[in-house]
Amino acid sequence: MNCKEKLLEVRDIHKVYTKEGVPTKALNGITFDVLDGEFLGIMGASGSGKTTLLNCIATVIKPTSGQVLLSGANVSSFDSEKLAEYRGNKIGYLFQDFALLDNLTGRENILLPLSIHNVDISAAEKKLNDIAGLFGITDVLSKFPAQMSGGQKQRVAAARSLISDPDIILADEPTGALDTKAARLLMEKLCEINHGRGRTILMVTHDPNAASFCSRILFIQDGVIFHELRRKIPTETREEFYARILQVMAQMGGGSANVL
Ligand SMILES: Nc1ncnc2c1ncn2[C@@H]1O[C@H](COP(=O)(O)OP(=O)(O)OP(=O)(O)O)[C@@H](O)[C@H]1O
Repeated sequence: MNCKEKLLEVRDIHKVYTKEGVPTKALNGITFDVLDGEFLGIMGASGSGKTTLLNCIATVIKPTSGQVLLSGANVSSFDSEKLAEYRGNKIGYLFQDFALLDNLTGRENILLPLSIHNVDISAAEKKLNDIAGLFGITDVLSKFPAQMSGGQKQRVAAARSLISDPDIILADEPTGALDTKAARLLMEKLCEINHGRGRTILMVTHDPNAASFCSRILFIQDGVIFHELRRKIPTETREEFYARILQVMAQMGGGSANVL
């Protein structure tokens, strides 16, 4: 991995949800940077604010205060054209539930972001074949999601998140619906696109196995950053990093050890 400069800057983000007049503080002043080429994990117990944070970055919701900057540009100042460019081309999403369209094949699902943006599909075919090879999904490109395993669906979704060459991939619990073997395969592939291809990934997870593939992890508790862990590359093995993740989770009072 060759980390260079700040790609994403999250500056003092606060988010208060108000429902029927009752305020809930979801984020209470979160500040961090994601460096270009980094694989950053965000961990925390249920309700700690992880999805809220990712949604603020993705501009799905507006923070109550604070800023998100991509390559120095404040996303809250974007006009509708720039916002569409940001959402469509600058960030790629990977969701827990795959979010594939059932009536489209794997190939059509992957190419969908390009179709929406009127990109010449024939020029994208080469890229699609390359990404499909990397994710081991060449065989399922002509299948519909109902004909795929959970792991295959998620790797198709991962390929879709990459097809527009986004600056950063935002992954929300990408292994949450997968069994141990499929989760591991997905994480190995994400690691490969991070290490081998310099892709920047920001991943929310509560799974210490998935998190052990990251180069750095921020732990959130009650809407603030509670702790940071950095994997000592190249000396620290993933198993050793996993053990340190479990220690922090134990300090935070949550999480049971899963099988590596
Ligand atoms: N739309 C909403 N309206 C009101 N409160 C909300 C809303 N969305 C989230 N919250 C509250 O904000 C807090 C943070 O929620 P969030 O979903 O960001 O946590 P999380 O860490 O992603 O949890 P999980 O791991 O369970 O997905 C929680 O107390 C939650 O109940």
